[in-house]
Amino acid sequence: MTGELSPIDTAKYVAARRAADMVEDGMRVGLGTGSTAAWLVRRLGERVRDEGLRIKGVPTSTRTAQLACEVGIEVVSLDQAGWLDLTIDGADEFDGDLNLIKGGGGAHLQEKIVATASDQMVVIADAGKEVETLGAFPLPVEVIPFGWQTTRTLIEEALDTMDVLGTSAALRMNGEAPFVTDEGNHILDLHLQRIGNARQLALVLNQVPGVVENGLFIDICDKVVVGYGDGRVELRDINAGTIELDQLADGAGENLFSDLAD
Ligand SMILES: O=C[C@H](O)[C@H](O)[C@H](O)COP(=O)(O)O
Repeated sequence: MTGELSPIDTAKYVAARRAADMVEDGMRVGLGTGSTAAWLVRRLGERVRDEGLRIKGVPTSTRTAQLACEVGIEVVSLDQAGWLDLTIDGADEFDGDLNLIKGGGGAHLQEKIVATASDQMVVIADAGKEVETLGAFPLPVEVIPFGWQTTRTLIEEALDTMDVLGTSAALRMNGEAPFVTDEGNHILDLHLQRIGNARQLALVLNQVPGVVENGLFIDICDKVVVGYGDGRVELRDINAGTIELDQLADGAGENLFSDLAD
């Protein structure tokens, strides 16, 4: 059961659980997508059930919407919520300025809209997601299906002028067919290796016709809750510019997970 989590899943779990404590009664909360965010949604469901926590959750994907409903969180659309107090989401990479690459699960379009419509965005991540320079993780770019090959050519031409090490854009597949996002689009994964100027790249990519949104989150994230395989949690705060150490539990081991349902 949960006591047998791998070190990476332990790290994701402790980060998610710590971030779930930031959610207060009455909040409107953006619910991220991915394996780390799933721990968060489950934990919030526990708090709803056990503590009577009242929140409205705005999911960033159909997967998250389904899970949130299953665990008893009241789900509303972004338009119903209007503006959010807090969004908590995972990331594929984060750097020292808390800029991110997201979209490994293909959800970065809704995630970026929801995070931008929030007073605060908190990322939850295992420590392996921290990088000095973004770009080792392939950068997802959502493109509309019409003329996607032309869009890819235009992106690769634009990359030639950018401070990146690679310029290839690969169509994400789901088995034999192109991957399709919740919005009915495709994803091009850009293998850049190193992004010298992420802010400039984000702007350039979104100017290519056919591009809907790229997975670079620049100046959107306020805090990163970093989990480690031994149960330690660190908080990176963009405003405080400090690292706070936080010990979630007495240490690693089954006691860490004793509050989780099967
Ligand atoms: O599209 C997916 C999202 O951006 C995820 O938050 C990101 O890929 C991280 O996912 P995970 O927590 O599974 O590593």
